[in-house]
Amino acid sequence: MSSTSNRRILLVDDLPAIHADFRKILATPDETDDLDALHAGLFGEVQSAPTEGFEIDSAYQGDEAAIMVEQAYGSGRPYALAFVDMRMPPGPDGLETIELLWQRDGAVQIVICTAYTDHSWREVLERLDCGDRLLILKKPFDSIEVYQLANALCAKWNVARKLTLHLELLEATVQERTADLQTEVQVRRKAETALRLRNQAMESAVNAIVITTFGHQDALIEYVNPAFERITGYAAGEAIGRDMRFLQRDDRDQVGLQDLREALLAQRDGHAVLRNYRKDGSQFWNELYIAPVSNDDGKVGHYVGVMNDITVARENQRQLEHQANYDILTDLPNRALLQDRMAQAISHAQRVREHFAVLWIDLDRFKYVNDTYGHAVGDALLKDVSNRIKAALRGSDTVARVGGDEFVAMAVGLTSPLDADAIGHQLLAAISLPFVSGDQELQVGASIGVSIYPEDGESAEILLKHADTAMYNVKERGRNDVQFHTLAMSESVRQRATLENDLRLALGRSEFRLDYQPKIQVNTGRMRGVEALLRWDHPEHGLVSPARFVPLAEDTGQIVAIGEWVLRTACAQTQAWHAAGYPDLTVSVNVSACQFRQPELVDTIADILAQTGLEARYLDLELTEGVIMQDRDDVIETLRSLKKIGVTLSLDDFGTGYSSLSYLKRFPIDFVKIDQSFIHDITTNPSDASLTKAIITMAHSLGLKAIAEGVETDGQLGFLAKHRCDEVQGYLFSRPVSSTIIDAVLCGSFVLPSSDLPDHCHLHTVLLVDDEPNVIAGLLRVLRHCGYRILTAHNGAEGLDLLARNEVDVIVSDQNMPGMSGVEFLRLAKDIYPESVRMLLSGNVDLPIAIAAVNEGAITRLLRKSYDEGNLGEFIEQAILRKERGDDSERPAAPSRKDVQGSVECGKSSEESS
Ligand SMILES: Nc1nc2c(ncn2[C@@H]2O[C@@H]3COP(=O)(O)O[C@H]4[C@@H](O)[C@H](n5cnc6c(=O)[nH]c(N)nc65)O[C@@H]4COP(=O)(O)O[C@H]3[C@H]2O)c(=O)[nH]1
Repeated sequence: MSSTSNRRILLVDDLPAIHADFRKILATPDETDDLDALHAGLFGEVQSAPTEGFEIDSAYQGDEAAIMVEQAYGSGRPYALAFVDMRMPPGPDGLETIELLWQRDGAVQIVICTAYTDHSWREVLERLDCGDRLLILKKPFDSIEVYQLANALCAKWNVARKLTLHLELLEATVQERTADLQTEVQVRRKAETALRLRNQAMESAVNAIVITTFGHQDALIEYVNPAFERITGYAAGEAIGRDMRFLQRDDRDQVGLQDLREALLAQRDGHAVLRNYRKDGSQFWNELYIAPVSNDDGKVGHYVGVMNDITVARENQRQLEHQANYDILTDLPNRALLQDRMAQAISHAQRVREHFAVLWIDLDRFKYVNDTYGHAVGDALLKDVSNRIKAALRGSDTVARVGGDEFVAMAVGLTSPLDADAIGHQLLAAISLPFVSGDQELQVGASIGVSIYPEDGESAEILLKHADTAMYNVKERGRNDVQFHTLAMSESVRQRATLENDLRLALGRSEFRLDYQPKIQVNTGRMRGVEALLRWDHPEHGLVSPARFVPLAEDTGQIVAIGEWVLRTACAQTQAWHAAGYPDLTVSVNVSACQFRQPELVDTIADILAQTGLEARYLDLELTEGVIMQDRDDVIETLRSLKKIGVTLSLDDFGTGYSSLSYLKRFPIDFVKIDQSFIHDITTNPSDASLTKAIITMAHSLGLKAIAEGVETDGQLGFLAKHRCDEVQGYLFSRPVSSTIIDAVLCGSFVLPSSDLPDHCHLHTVLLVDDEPNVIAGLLRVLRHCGYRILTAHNGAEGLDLLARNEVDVIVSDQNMPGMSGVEFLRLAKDIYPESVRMLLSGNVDLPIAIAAVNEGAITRLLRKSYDEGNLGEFIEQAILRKERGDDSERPAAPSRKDVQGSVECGKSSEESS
């Protein structure tokens, strides 16, 4: 029997003898024979003495038994079986006892011991739902039967107990597993809920969400949410499988796209605002954020895009910006935008050197209209006025509303600042036109103050202030007028107006005449032709300069009639000279831009030539760069037509505009006239000198002839001749003179001043410059027999003049001369004639100055005044030889100061030189 087996038995009977019997019977079967003895010995003394095999307790009443069963159950050692007597007076009978026992321990098995055959209690037992917990033992007992019964019931109890324990264990395991499963289910449910939430969020998001594949070429759509469908108009089925770019059109060069491409390339987030199109073709602004989505292997497999239709937001933004910059009533720019535009106009005008005008317009009588007819009429009038101002200006101009009845107009690109006056009067005329409101006809005027950039200020603020002040002046003077901020400007405006009027009458009154300026061929010194220059003999002001009235005539268009008169007169005069026996003479006539634009120009010229009888080749038309450089097909066409009729063409004032010589190849030009502003300083300004040389060289390389105008000195002429300029024109020969004087020149009774044209001999030329005549005399003596052509000058200015007219190989200059020092003179000589050899002669060299001049290459050799006669000739000869070899670097070893008295070879370090 296992030690864990339960073999506890409770005997419940009111008779102690029965207890003894049971104890005896339940002893081990082998000892059954001794049962009686054993029973006798023990009976009544030890009620609960252990019986081997069974553990037996005794109770003599039902309630006592109930207590014992309860205790045993509570201690964890319950009874397996109880033998219960049926009648146990005075306590509960057997059935009641059974009920009591089962109330304490439902598992205890009961054997009822009874001697009665009356089975009326069976019903009670059935009520108790006994199952197999109850057995009936009929008295008198058979010992073996009782023992076996006890044994079997204990074994059954133990099996049942084991089963129960096993079941409990099983139940615990099941419970544990169930708990685990419940946790797992909960976690999974949570995840599912989160996923469902995310899906719902994507589905119900306001922003469109797109998931695409990620590839080098394509971004194929795999998912779109309902917001995508709503924004684009494409159903999911229509979008899925297509490339994301299908929302774009031909404008695939949008700025934002580049950012996205870069983001995709780098596999990072990106953002762009794109112009996209809905299914119905309408455009929308798509603010798109894209982000890479990695696969489990960490590689980017997808991209998620969040799109937002910001069309409305952008439009709102635009409207806000518009409201910040525009006046609500008139939709004109407000003061803030005006100032912005003015700042732009200032930087543009600075760059292209032009003027612009600021016109401050204040309406006269507006307050009266507003007060009398009400604000609605006042507002309508303001709108009307703003439209009229706009219409009176050019598209590039700006008009702004800066106050209740105040406007500012900015007129840009003015040829002359005075044009602002005409603009102001145009505005006055437009504003003062009647304004109809219902059956009322109203009229307002304006006071306009004008300031000009840059004359009246270089900032928007100052220009506005000055225009405002000028407007107040107009108000004080009686309104409805235009006034400039600068009084002088107002005065010029008045004068200009008068002049304009007079000019209109001048042609009819024969106040014009032509003067002619000779044009001289440099290689022959002969007058090849003349330039016709217009003169206006004003009855009051006397001779008015063409520089003053020609632009005015151009502005008013009168130049067309005047120009025709010039052409006719010049051609007739030249034809007269031809007839008088000077058949080669040519005449140049200026043609203005306005004239050139006339479609009938070519025909007019052909007619004039035909009518005057002058052969076309003797007429030369001078056109400025501004006319020619427009590079428009019609310009080139007109030039070709003119060439076709046989006239020659000159490009006037060359160098002052923006044209380049190489650009000239496109035009059928014959002559380039170098502007006199370059000629003026040609002998003293290195950049003018090199520019002039370049123009001549390039003109020749293009097969054109170069003419220099404004030649006033022999020096200028010499320079031009030396550099092979073809023709010259200027006061050196003659001012523009009347045709009578030209007659006299032609017939030889008047001789043009002879020019000192250069001697093109091949002797090497040495220029000696010293203010001391005896030093010059000494040098001449030394060089007398060397075979040089020797030029002498007493100062730097004379030296430069001679240099301009002569090809000089070697310059020997004193340092201490009045006006210009030797170093200063040689520095200029170096800049203009870098090929010359330059020697400085000084008794008392100022070393720092001389060293600086040596280092910068202005001086090639430094000579002491105590020169050795023989050596000076030798130095010059060596220098000429090196120059002819073009060998600057390989100079012969420099004679030391000791070797050659007073001579220092330059090109060495300053220490050596000194
Ligand atoms: N300082 C100086 N000036 C010299 C010298 N040699 C000539 N000039 C002046 O230089 C100007 C040369 O004419 P432009 O460049 O065509 O410039 C001309 C031309 O653009 C215009 N012009 C003259 N006559 C006519 C004409 O009949 N029609 C047109 N459209 N314009 C004309 O008026 C401008 C001025 O004419 P002018 O006052 O006659 O001024 C002339 C002439 O008198 C000189 O050695 N030194």
